[in-house]
Order: sequence, then structure tokens, then C-alpha cells
Amino acid sequence: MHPERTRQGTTALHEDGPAAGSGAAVQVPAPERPSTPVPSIPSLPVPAVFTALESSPRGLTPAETTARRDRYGPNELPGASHGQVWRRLLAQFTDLFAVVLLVSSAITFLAYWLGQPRDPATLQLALAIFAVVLLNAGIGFAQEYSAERTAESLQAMVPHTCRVLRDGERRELSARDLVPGDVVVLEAGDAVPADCRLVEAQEAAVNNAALTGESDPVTRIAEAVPPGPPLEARNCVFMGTDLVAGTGKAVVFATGTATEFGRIFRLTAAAPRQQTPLQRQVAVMARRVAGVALATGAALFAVRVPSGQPFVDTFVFSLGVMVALVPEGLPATLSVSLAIGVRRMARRHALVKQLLAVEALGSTSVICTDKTGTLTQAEMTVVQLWADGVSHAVSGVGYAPVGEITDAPPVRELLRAAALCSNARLVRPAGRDAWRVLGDTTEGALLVAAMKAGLDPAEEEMRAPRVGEYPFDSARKLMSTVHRDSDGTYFACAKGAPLELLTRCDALGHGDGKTPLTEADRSRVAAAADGMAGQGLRVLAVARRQVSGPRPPIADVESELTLLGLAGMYDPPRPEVRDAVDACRRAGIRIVMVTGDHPLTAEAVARRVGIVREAAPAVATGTQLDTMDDSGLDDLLTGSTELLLCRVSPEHKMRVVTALQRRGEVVAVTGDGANDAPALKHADIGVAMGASGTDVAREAAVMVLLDDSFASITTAVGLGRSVYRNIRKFLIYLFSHNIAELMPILAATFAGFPLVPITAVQILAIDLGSDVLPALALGAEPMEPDVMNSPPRPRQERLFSAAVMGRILFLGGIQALGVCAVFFWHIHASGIPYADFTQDDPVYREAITMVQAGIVVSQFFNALAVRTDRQSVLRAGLLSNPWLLAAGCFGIGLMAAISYAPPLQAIFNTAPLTPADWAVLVAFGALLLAAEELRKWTLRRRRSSPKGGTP
Ligand SMILES: Nc1ncnc2c1ncn2[C@@H]1O[C@H](COP(=O)(O)OP(=O)(O)OP(=O)(O)O)[C@@H](O)[C@H]1O
Repeated sequence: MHPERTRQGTTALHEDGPAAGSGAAVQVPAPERPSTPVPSIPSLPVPAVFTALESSPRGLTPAETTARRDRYGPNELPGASHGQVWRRLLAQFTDLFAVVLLVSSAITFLAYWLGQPRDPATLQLALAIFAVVLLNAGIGFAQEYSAERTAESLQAMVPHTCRVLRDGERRELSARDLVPGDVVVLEAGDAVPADCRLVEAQEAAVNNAALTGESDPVTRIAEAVPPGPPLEARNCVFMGTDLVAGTGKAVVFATGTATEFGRIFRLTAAAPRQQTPLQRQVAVMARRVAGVALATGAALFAVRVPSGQPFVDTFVFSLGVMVALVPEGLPATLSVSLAIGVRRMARRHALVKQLLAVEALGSTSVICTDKTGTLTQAEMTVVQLWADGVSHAVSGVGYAPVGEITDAPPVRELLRAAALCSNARLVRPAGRDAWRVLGDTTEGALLVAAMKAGLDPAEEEMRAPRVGEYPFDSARKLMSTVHRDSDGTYFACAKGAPLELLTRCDALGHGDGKTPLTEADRSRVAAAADGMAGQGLRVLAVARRQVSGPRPPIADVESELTLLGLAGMYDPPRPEVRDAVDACRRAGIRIVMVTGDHPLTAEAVARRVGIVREAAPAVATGTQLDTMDDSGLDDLLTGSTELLLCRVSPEHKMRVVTALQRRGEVVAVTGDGANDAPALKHADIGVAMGASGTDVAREAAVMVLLDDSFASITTAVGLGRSVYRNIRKFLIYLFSHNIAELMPILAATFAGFPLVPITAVQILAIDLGSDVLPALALGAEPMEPDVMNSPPRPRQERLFSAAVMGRILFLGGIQALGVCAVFFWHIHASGIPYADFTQDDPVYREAITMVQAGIVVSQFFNALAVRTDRQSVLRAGLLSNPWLLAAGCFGIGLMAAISYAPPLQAIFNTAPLTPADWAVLVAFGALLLAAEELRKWTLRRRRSSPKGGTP
């Protein structure tokens, strides 16, 4: 869609009777009817809206849909433009490291140019530094680009469907397939899929925050409104916003980039991407190391110039050392590691929308989970009914309306009212045996029960058409509908949580008749409801009453009701949840069940899946939470490890999340409804349901579960922990060898040796050649089986903790000692005085080759050593990460080539090593591994704890 079209479209929306072709309003007929004046959609009465958009209350026909799809294209917004891609590439050259390196390369090149005679080694260094910048920028860009693609493809996996009327039939289709003229059916929690004009609205309210920044819900109506600014039209809903309450039907008038959201989307430059705390810590550390490199370069320069070394040579040398010590490639390795974690999580049904979530997941200490669909399969079957004081069993499993049920009149009356008061539809897709529920599964189960009793919900609806609705909301825990009876009178049906509905009833139904509800009756009903809940059933009460007209106030509908009975439905637990709950116990993660359901139902389900094992877990209801102040809530949260919060509303969920965070917990919380969005946003990890959740919840969450299962959260936590461990492994691996590179240089300088024990080009060959693949292989280490055997990482734990720094110094120190030893051993064994050494001296060339090979070989062993923190690597399996072994062998192969291949010898000033030299280096590497094993052994002995701790 061309930008101009949208601008015209938006203008037309608020102009009364705009000029030809400017219609908005009308993405639809403009090309065909250029001279027809197009009216402003908001100011039209409903029938005229259908005419203007060439649609009808039955929606579009398939032929019209195809034609419009061809004309207007898919209803989607384009990805990042090429301009941004170029800007990203350029940005790679403007970060701190790149600038330091570019300036260094330029100075080195200048030194070569001005030098008399010109030294080819200086030119080599200048080119090497420049190559480093290019390589680094290339890797960084590729990483960013692929991370972005990953994020995009993951986003695309999040289902975005909408309900549409096509040819009079309600269908569920991808929001991408919407075209102007389509009639969409909206319910609370739906993201609005395109710009639409409402033609029906019941208690509808939208959150326009994405467009206007205003987060308070605003009510929407279906009637025509006077012309005004488009976003203020009270009968329009726009793409990118959410319906937060009520229901409605609306006709699409703009799709894709022609929408208001599309216009803003195009205008808004991509928001700067935020670094995760982990990335920030690594960046700070890298900057510190760069600072050390800079200081080292300056110190070397200051020491060597007075000792009579040529000025330019010393300057170039110091610069080279400085460049070599800068940890190039580290941020890229970090991104790869995080991206690998994200991909692994996606394979296990957990889509992480932000890298930030990966590390927070690893330190999750409490999971607040809801019940239906997450712990259970959300496949409700009504198994018990209670009407007129009698319990009736219902047979049959699942949504197939096949099963035995009594035909007692009170039961038929109960199920008739329940069916009328439901929005779900039961469908059997053509060619399939299985029945499916479109909409709420609780309502689906009621429809199935009604059909088992011989009722036809569609026929009932025709006999008593619905004229009004007060949609379900989890705070009221009720839903009611108003119907016109065949005799022209009106009646209301209501269903909801038994306690809530019972307080609004004053009579008890007996088929057609009723009697006043006595206190004894109330107790009997409550006992029946408790009996069902105690078996783990979700219980709904159903009631009805006569009302005076089609639109009575809600207070009249939901009072003085006649209770028709109760329906108890079974929802089997998910089989995989029990193991996941056990894994959380072992991992020291607390599970708090937060449900809108009855305490007895909640406890029965919690016992079935293993969340509750104690005889008397702590149980609190929403009403009790309301009477508690913050310290009371804190006491409740600290009082018992097994806690069930029942009959709560989303507001309570938010309060519980905040209270847990106040106590320093890292909280993951699940949610599916629109009202769960604040808690999802506020939690450290908001987890939304991909299959059953609302669009609003999915937008607010940082993680979306494709299969809705609690077990996927546990898997994601395990993977999050594993990513963190892997990152720590390669950081120790990379930073420790920096010490091994720096120490010989300092030692040689202070010992008065005139040349360097390792040149800058050699260091670059290690940093960007032999070290990169092992670091990546460490970042991609498979999840260790014991990752869930230790308590969560404390929130405030820093990546570079004292223990990590200690290990870097320990491993780096051993490596440094080794390479210093081999260097000076070679130099001293030759008997040549220090002052007589030149660059070309074969002994010197062999000694510096030994130093480089010493670092490469010891890094091979170092990579094995850092794989575990406390456990012996021999137990972990030396061969269990073949990629790491292959990467290490590649590094050694590269080193061998540098030592033996004449062209590389010329570049690196190296010499061929003898088998004895290699043997010494391997023995020294093995010594490093042995020293690490000893350290781990002492650690295991000293800190052996029953919980196991870190490996
Ligand atoms: N569609 C509905 N119409 C009327 N009442 C309902 C409906 N769905 C649920 N209820 C009632 O409202 C109560 C709370 O439901 P809600 O959906 O808020 O719970 P929830 O927190 O989603 O539950 P869970 O933790 O099991 O997922 C239920 O126990 C049930 O009695």
C-alpha cells in the first residue's frame, strides 16, 4: 500500500463527505469508483457502513475475499527496511572497540609510511588490525541480523488468529488473511486485527495505548458518531489496540499499512535494542580489560623508550600489544550463546520474545501458575449435574456429544439456560472425527452436556434469540445473557462461580416452577458444590429470571435469580506436569497456584500434580487477600511453602507478584486473560499461553508457551540456567588466556629482554583464530542433567563474582607461568646474551612459537577444565561435547600450520616446533587440567552439601 493512500484514508475518516477517492474510510472501492464521493465511515449508520464497504452482516463471500486479497495484499506490516540494515552495518564500525582499533590501524599505517626504511612487519600489523575491525564488524552484523531473524521467525510462530464471519459462517483465520469488508467477531482479550467500524458492541472497551499512549480503557459503541479525528471515533477500533472488555462485531475498513497503526509503524524508527544486564556486565568487563590493555600499552611504551629502543618501533609495538589484549569478538560470542538458548527454548515450546528473559529465567525462584490449561489439559467434560436437590452422573469423555444423561426436566432446564448463556461453538471440521470447541472450553463442555440431553443449542438460540449480554469477567466470575421468548417476554440466563451466583439468587428452580431459597437450601447447594469441587471438578452454577425488557441494567439481571442447579466438570491433569513439578522442587523453585477456581477444586488438582503434598497446605481466597495488609500478605507468603491462592482476580495476582518481588524473589507468572496483562508485565518473567491465551496476554508477556504446559516453563528455566552457566564457562575460558598473553610480555619487559615473547599478530591469531570456535562450542554446551539440582542463582549474583574472578586468575596464572617458563627456558638454553637477540634469530623465533603454541595447547585443556565448576570433567565425559574437541583440534591444526607453513612463518615470524616441543606443551596443558581437577576435588570435599550445589 502506498503511503499517500493511507494519508488520504485517514483524512477521510474525520472529514464529513470527503472528496472523490479519498475514502477512508474506504480502503475498498476507491480504485473502481474514483468519482463516487465516499462518506466518513464513523458517521454512517450501520446499514450504510455495510453498503459503503460493499459487505453485509453475513460477511464476504469467498469470491469477494479472494479478489480483495489480490487487490489489497495481506494484512501485515513490513519487516525492517534495507536502509536500517545499512545503518546497522555502519554502526558496527562506530562502537568503542572498533574506533580504538581503526585509530590504531591508521597510526600503525602512518608509522609504516613515515618509517625509514619502511618495515614490512609494521605494514602487516596495520593490515592485521584493519582485518580485525572488518572481521569483527562482519561477525557482529551477522549475529545481530540472524538474532533479529530468529526473533522475527519466532514472533511469526505466535498464533495470531481472529474470528470472522464469512458467508454467514463463523471461522477462525489468520489475521494476515483479513481484507477490507470482513466482519470480525471480537471478545475481551482480543487484539484488534485491523482498523474496523463496530456494528455491534456489548459493554465493549478498548485500550488504545499502542496508538495514543493513553492506557485507560475507553468504551466503544456501535452507533454513528459525528465527524471528528479518526482515533476519537467512539465506534471504531484500530489495529494494534486491544479489546479489554465486552464483545462486539466490526467491519474491517483498512488493513496492513493502510491502518493507523501502519502509518505510525512506518514513521517510527526501529526502537533502540536494549542490552540485557548480562550483556551490560560483559560489556563493562570488556571495557575494563580494554582499559588494562591501554594501560599496559602505555606502560610498555614508557618503560621501553628510555631504555634506548627506537621511538616509532616502540610505539607500534605498544600499540600492537594494546590491540591484541582487547577482547574482540566477545560480544558476538555472547549473542550467539543467548540466541542458541532462545532457539533451544523454541524447540521445547517456549518462545522467548526478549533475550533478557533467558537470563532472568535461569534465576527464577517462584512460579505463580494458574490451573486450567497449564496444569490441566483444558479439556472439560461435565461429569456431574445437580438439579432440584438431586445429583446426576453424566457419561462420555471429551467433546463428542455422545453419552448418557437423565432427561429429568430440571436437568434439561439447567442445561438449556447454560447453553443459551454460552458464546462457545461446538464444531466438527469436515473430514475429521474429533469435535472442537471454538471459544471457552468451560462453555464448550456445557454445550456438549446439553447436546447429550438431546438439546440443540442452535435451535434453542433461534427459539429465544439473544438480545443482550453481560460478558464473563474474572472479577465478577459471572456471565449473563438476555433473551426474547417466543411469547414476546424477556428472560435472563446467568452462570458463574457457585458462591457468587448463589448470593444473587432468591429462589430455587424445579423445572418450570420455583420456590423461595431458604438458608437450608443455600447450605445444601453449597455442600453439593463443595462435594464436586472436592473431587477436583470445576463447578458452575446456572440461574435464570424474567426481566422487563431487552436491555435491563446489569444489577437487575444479576439479582433475584432462580437457581437451576450446578454443573461439575472434570479437566484431566497434563501427564507431563508431575515430573516438571518434581524438577522444580529439586531446583528449589517454589510453585504457587493462583486460580480463579474454588479452593477445594484447586487443592484436589494441586494434589494430583504433586504441587501439594502436605496434609494442610496454606490456602487463601481473594476475599481474604482483600482484608490483608502488605505485612499480612508477606506473612502468608513466608508462612508455608505450599500455597494455593483461590478465587482470586487478576488484580490479586498482580499484588502477589509485587509482594514476592519485594521479598527478593525472581517471579515467573502465567496468565491468559486480558486482565492478566499488568501482572505479566510486572513479573520478571511473564508467561502467556500461546494456544489458549488472549492476544493482550501474549503481547504483555516475555515468554509465550506454544503448548500452554507448565512443563515447558520448567524446561525453559533449566535451559535459562544452562545458558548462564555456558556463558560463564566461555568467559572464564576467554579471560584467563588474556593473562597468559599479557604476563610473558610484562615479564620480558621487566627482565630487560629487548624483544616481545609474543607478537601482536600472534595474539590476534589466537583471539580471532584458535579461540573463537571453542568459545562458541562452550556457549552451545548441551544442558547438563544436574542443572535443576541446585537452588536458583541469587538475583544479585554478578556474572564476574569473586569465585569466577578467582578461577580466571587461577587458570590464567597457571597458563602464564607455563608460557613464561617455556620462553625463558628456550632463550637461556641458547646461552645468547639478551642484548644480542634480533627479530630474525632462529632461537627467538622458536621461543615465540613455543609461547603461542603453549597458549593454544593449554587453551585446549582449559576448555575442558571450564566445562564443570565442581564435578570432575572425567565424570562429565571428556568426549561428551564433540564440537568442543573438534574446535580445539582445529585451533591446534591452525597453530601447526603457523609453525610449519613457510608463508605463515613469514607472516608470524615463527619456526617449526619439534615433537619434543609439542610433548612439553601437551604435558604442561595436562598439568593445568590436573591442577583444576585438584581444585575441584578440594572444593567438593570442603563444600559437599546434600543438595549438590553447582557441578
Ligand atoms: N465462561 C464462564 N462463564 C461463567 N462462569 C465462568 C466461566 N468461566 C469460568 N467461570 C467461573 O469463574 C470462576 C473463575 O474463572 P476464571 O476463568 O477467572 O479462573 P482462572 O483463574 O482462569 O482459573 P484457572 O486457574 O483454573 O485457569 C470459575 O471457577 C468458574 O466457576
